[in-house]
Amino acid sequence: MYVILGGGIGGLSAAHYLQNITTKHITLIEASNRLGGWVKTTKTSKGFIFEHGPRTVRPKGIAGENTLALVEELGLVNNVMHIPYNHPAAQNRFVYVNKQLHALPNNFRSLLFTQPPFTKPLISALFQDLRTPKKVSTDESIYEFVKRRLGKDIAEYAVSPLVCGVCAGDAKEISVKLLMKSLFEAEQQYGSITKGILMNMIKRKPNPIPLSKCELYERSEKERWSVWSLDEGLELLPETLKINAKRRGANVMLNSPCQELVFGPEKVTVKAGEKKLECDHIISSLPAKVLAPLLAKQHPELSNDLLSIPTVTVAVVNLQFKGRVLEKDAFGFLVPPSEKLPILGIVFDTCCFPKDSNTVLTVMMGGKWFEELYGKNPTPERLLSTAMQQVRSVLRISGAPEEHQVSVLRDCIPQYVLGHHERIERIKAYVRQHKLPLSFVGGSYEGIGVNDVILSARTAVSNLIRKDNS
Ligand SMILES: Cc1cc2nc3c(=O)[nH]c(=O)nc-3n(C[C@H](O)[C@H](O)[C@H](O)COP(=O)(O)OP(=O)(O)OC[C@H]3O[C@@H](n4cnc5c(N)ncnc54)[C@H](O)[C@@H]3O)c2cc1C
Ligand SMILES: C=Cc1c2[nH]c(c1C)Cc1[nH]c(c(CCC(=O)O)c1C)Cc1[nH]c(c(C)c1CCC(=O)O)Cc1[nH]c(c(C)c1C=C)C2
Repeated sequence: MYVILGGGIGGLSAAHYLQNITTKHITLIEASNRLGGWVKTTKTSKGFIFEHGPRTVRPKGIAGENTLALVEELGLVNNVMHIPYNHPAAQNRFVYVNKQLHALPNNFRSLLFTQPPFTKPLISALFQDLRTPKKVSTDESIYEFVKRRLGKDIAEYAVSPLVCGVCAGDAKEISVKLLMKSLFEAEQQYGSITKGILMNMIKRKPNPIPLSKCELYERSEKERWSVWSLDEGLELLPETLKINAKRRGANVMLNSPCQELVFGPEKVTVKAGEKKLECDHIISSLPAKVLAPLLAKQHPELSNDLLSIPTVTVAVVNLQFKGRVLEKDAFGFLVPPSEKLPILGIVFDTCCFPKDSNTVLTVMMGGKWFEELYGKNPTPERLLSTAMQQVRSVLRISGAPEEHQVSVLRDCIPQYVLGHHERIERIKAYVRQHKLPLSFVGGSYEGIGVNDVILSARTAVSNLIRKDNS
């Protein structure tokens, strides 16, 4: 029997891939009263979609193709909505600096001229990169790397907000190997980012996981999708996975937080609530910090490494206004941490997917700075009023929202801080050396987006089946 810990998109995808290739019994253990984890959608009384977690997914790359293949397999093709690359929501991303919204450069022409908040034409960063000598390094913060190679402006006004818009974290602490792995490797291999990019364009890497032909992916390439979502909201994906998993015989246990794992010579004992289950292999899709104490007694060294993958809390305020109240069409805007504003950014949801000429916005707040800004337990009223103040002053929206929802997503985004890559290698080596029947899935390890998590599930399952068959 296989036990999957956690019923977010990672755990549900693991169940799906296991059920595709084995008839062994599967039990999925979930602490809360619902499946889906951070993928959570609410339909408001007026029929608007409020996404509390992810809202769009990238189609590109192996991980993007893999998710589209899953969507196709689940029969959700007709539910997919996409944004083409030339749509304003794909082209326009703003940063809020010095009390103004500035468009981030999105074409070659905009690199040639000085565009605020930048103090030089961005093309000069390219010359700085070519002039800067290579620094041999095993890791560096994303901020330091970009400042050293491309200049402070780009580190401050482009990359720091981008890090907020992806992991709600501080670019001065996040490893360059997260968002800019290929750029880091470019410097190490070829001496500069520019040379590395050119070389990689010449030498295209083969796809390490062969995927069967996916028509939806081919469509996304032909129609040049920038991102996609689902018409009922992204929660339709875990919802469909859940229905399929149950239909194919998985035992799903809700309200059952796993409390301990005991590794015996033959089997693993899983303690969850009042129950004790014995299984051959565990697939954990729990956040690393949650998994750590479950195996601390038998494996303190592994537990310590898992425990040192930090997370941050994000407050999400969804707002719906009557009519079109935005002056600009864009994906949204981000705030560089140096601006010291109490929000990370705002997504213009209805610019991506319009709905009856109304406006839906999502204000994201806190992240790395959550406690410093709001204390441990801010009230929903305080979060809403802070979000509304920013909506009024930055977006100049004066009216009150027709509907709103405030959620605090505790410990929702893992932070790949300096040394993360080495820590993950140590964790994997420990499991190999101790021959533990344990696989890791989810955002804590090798990619925080929906695509990465789904691919991590697929990879874990194919490695496990390969091992079982050998
Ligand atoms: C605000 C926000 C915005 C995001 N936006 C995007 C986006 O636009 N695009 C994108 O690609 N990605 C986005 N992401 C990332 C994406 O949501 C995550 O990658 C993904 O949902 C993580 O899934 P998971 O299954 O790994 O983890 P989780 O969703 O955390 O699932 C883990 C599950 O384990 C359960 N659990 C916890 N403890 C126990 C226990 N002891 N026993 C049993 N079960 C337990 C939890 O209840 C949960 O259901 C966003 C994330 C957040 C928070
Ligand atoms: C302001 C806070 C946040 C916004 N989104 C997130 C936070 C913390 C979370 C998030 N956004 C993305 C991912 C997935 C990353 C991946 O590996 O696929 C996560 C976890 C997607 C994303 N959002 C932005 C970018 C540039 C990306 C990367 C991929 C893409 O191009 O879509 C930018 C962005 N995020 C937010 C805003 C307001 C914003 C830009 C204006 C909200």
